[in-house]
Amino acid sequence: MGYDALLWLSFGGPEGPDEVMPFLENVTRGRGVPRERLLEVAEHYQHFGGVSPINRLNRAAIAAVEKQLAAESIGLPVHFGNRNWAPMVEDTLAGMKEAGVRRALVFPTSAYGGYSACRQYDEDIERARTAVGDHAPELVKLRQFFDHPLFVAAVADAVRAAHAKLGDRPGTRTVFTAHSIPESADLASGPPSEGGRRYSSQIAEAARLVAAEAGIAEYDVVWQSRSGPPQIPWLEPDIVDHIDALHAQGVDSVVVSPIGFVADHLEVIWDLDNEAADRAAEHGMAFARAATPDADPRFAEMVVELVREHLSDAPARKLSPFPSAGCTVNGAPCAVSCCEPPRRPTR
Ligand SMILES: CC1=C(CCC(=O)O)c2cc3nc(cc4[nH]c(cc5[nH]c(cc1n2)c(C)c5CCC(=O)O)c(CCC(=O)O)c4C)C(CCC(=O)O)=C3C
Ligand SMILES: [Fe+2]
Repeated sequence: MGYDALLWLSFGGPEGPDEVMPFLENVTRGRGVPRERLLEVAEHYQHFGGVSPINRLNRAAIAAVEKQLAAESIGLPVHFGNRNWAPMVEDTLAGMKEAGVRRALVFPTSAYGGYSACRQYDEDIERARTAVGDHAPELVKLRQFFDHPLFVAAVADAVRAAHAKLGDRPGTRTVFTAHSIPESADLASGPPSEGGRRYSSQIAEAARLVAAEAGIAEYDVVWQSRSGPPQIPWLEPDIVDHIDALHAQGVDSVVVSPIGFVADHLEVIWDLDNEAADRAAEHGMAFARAATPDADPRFAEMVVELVREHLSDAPARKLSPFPSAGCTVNGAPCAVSCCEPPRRPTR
């Protein structure tokens, strides 16, 4: 049996000031994020009129993918659904069922493994199918793409472009960042047989591949946007602290590539373009932030190539020796106990 549609599954974000708190409550429901952190993050959104760019960017990326599908004569309609904000994936899936979709591929807007980056999208798939009930479309999630040559090429070109913006200044340090997660979540990422840390290992591997492609010998991998209470260890160092450390080492110029994200959503435009950029400016350091890959035509090409792996057994192109993961049916985990949901603090 073939496929009738492609479901673009993303995180969601508010599109007006009144949507910010309800959105944040959806994101953090039952997750033990302190109230003060929520209010602080709400303020970041209010700097942009309460509008995250994420939905607009997803719609633009979907338009590019629709064009690419048409160019390759693949007749799959694309549907858009989110975990945390309208269009909610439950509603999207109900509409897909109405439209007669029986089996769809799912593209999650995250390249990596781990609970937040992969398994939570499986939970979304499961929840949406349960909400839709009888005859819910079967959903087959596309694999993780952190080591896909088109992803790596797009990020590498963005890193090169950021260096060029600084006049290819010698001594510029390249710093890759990804969303921090609790140490415990990183240890639990991937199947237990692999010993965990799939998330941070894949980030490290993607950084290595991009640096190699961009001809960069010296680079760092750091983390951003942590939200947990301070007594719980998260992946470190934080990008802003790292800029202090680089300054202390005498580095006076830095390129930051948010390799952990596919789009310039709020954590990129606030945490990097404001907080990290401001700290670099305080130290008198030159700073450029590399673009995320979603607007690069190769990103849409990659999505369609991932689709073709299912439609026509196109070869799974990947640059790392890491096992290909994330491709499961109806929200099943990748493997037994892979990326178990974290145990949340009870309050
Ligand atoms: C690994 C990862 C990705 C990358 C994979 C992927 O892209 O899916 C990601 C993406 C995103 N995270 C986003 C927003 C938020 N994440 C939060 C909280 C958290 N993220 C976490 C991890 C990740 N997050 C974690 C471990 C938490 C703690 C709470 C919990 O365990 O769930 C919070 C709560 C407030 C705060 O504490 O910051 C917000 C508002 C947005 C949308 C931004 C916009 O609106 O433009 C996007 C794309
Ligand atoms: Fe997040």
